[in-house]
Formats: sequence, C-alpha cells, structure tokens
Amino acid sequence: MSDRYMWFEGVPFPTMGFTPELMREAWESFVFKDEDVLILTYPKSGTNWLIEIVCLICSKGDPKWIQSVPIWDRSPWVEAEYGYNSLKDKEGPRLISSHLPIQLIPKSLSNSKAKVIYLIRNPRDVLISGYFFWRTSYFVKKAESLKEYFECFIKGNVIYGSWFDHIHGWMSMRGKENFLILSYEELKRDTRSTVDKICQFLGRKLEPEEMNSLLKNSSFQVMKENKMSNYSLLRGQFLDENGILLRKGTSGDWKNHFTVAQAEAFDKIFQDKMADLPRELFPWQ
Ligand SMILES: Nc1ncnc2c1ncn2[C@@H]1O[C@H](COP(=O)(O)O)[C@@H](OP(=O)(O)O)[C@H]1O
Ligand SMILES: CCc1ccc(OS(=O)(=O)O)cc1
Repeated sequence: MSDRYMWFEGVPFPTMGFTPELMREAWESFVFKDEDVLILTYPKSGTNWLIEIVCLICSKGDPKWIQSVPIWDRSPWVEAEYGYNSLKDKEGPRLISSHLPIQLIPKSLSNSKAKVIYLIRNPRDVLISGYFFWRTSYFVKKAESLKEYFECFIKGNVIYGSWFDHIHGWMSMRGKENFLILSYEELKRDTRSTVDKICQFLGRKLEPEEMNSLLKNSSFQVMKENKMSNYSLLRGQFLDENGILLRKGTSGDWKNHFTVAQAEAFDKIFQDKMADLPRELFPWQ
C-alpha cells in the first residue's frame, strides 16, 4: 500500500492536497497565536466530532455557523494546502485542525500559548474506522483486505504514520496547562461532562439551553445529516459515492471485525509499545 503516498520527513501523507514544499513552509513559518485553538488527533479518532463541538461552544450552541460553513473552513487543516492558505493570513482567534505528529507541527507552537486539545481513541477502532473510510477516498490507495490494512497499520505504513508514535510524541506535552487530553470513549460515555471540561479549558461558559442545543446539534444523527459536516460535499472530488464520515459512531466496533488472532496480536503490540505510559491514559484498556 505504500506506493501511493506523499512522503515528508519519513512520514506518509495523502497524495492530494499536500506537497512537501508547503508542508515545509508550514512547519518552519506558520505562526500560532496565543488566542488560537488547535484540535489535534490521529486520523479517525473523532476529529470532526470534536471540531463540531468546539464550533458550537464558540457559537454558544447556535447551529447557524455549523449549518452554513463547511467543517474544513471552520477549522482548517494547517498541513494541507487549502487549509494552510486559508489560515495563514486569517485575523483573530482561529480554530485550527491537524493530524500531524509532534515533530512536524509548525515549530512556533512551542513558543505559543495556543490551546491544544488532543483527542485519542482506541487504536483498534481507529484502525477499523480508517479501513472503511480510506476505501472510499481517492487520495489513499485502497487496501485489498482488512488483513492487509491491519498489517500496514501496525507497521505505521498508513497516512500520518504510526498511531503508537503519534501518541508517544504528543503525550510528552501532558501536564502543560495549554494541553488538554480527551478520549473518544469518554466523549461518548458522558458527552455533557466532557463538553463541560472543554468549556472550562477554553474559558467559556454555556447556559443550560445553549448546552442542550450543542448536545443535540453535535449528536451522531444530526451531524450525519448536516451536509456541512458529514463530508458529503467531498463526494466526487475526494471521496467516491460511498464516502461516509459518520459510519457507526460507537466504541468497540473492532470486535465485529478483528479475528481472534488479530485481537491477540494487537494486544501484544499494544502492551509492548505502550507499556511506558500510564494505563489511565487509555480508558478502553
Ligand atoms: N457526532 C459523533 N458522534 C459519535 N461519533 C462520531 C461523531 N462524528 C463522527 N464520529 C465518528 O468519528 C469517526 C471519524 O473520525 P474522524 O473525524 O477523526 O475522521 C467515525 O467513526 P466510525 O468510523 O467508527 O463510525 C465517525 O462515525
Ligand atoms: C487535510 C488532512 C486530512 C483531513 C481530513 C482527513 O480525514 S479525517 O478527518 O481523518 O476523517 C484526513 C486528512
């Protein structure tokens, strides 16, 4: 599967919308501002759900913004050509998204007070979500089978590289006051409390009716029907007609797809690679 990537500094990226020249420019020259909010994830961890929630926090639960502006314009991807160009001269506080591993994030982040939210998800569910999603995309070579994709994922031979390296890299930021770590699993289990946590981190307060509107408008079903958020506008250009961002929206779907041997192999790899990090960071384990 590795013949259809754009490689930058040893990490594979999609072939459409990314160039080494622009990635280098973003890495070296993009300036984070203290008032920016950066939404960081490894792909397929619930990125767009978190973006929707943060947008609704900013609009105090009013859905007008999320219903009228595509999600990639509300929180552009700093590493992608389109996102970088729309962000670099943007005035005021910005919402910024990225899937970059820590070593490739624009260097100015380390000197800024920008608030960073890092969302993690059970890598088994990340793997399954990616397997189904990338099959419908035009910018990543399709895996022939789940078996092939499983092998690529554990080797880090997928876009944005190894999940294990991504987590290790960003976890070095834990404890910093401008760095909030959340999990897809806690967001799913208790959305309201997790949104409260995000509000507190961002220094925002929502009235009860604003919170209720946020919860309704960022729910799986409502987001799935919002064409500004469900990626249906990307069909034809980046995704084929089967391209679905909001596929299942559950925790544990991997159990419906992994063989017993794959589950055992994954457990072993996880134990080997993540043993140095506290278990509490991984609420699904
Ligand atoms: N409002 C929501 N509630 C729950 N899950 C959501 C969601 N919006 C998106 N997701 C899930 O997040 C995953 C996509 O992540 P990303 O935004 O990082 O690409 C998909 O997982 P599944 O493929 O397991 O359904 C998708 O269904
Ligand atoms: C521009 C980089 C990018 C954007 C969105 C992607 O899909 S997802 O958010 O992971 O579903 C992938 C890469």
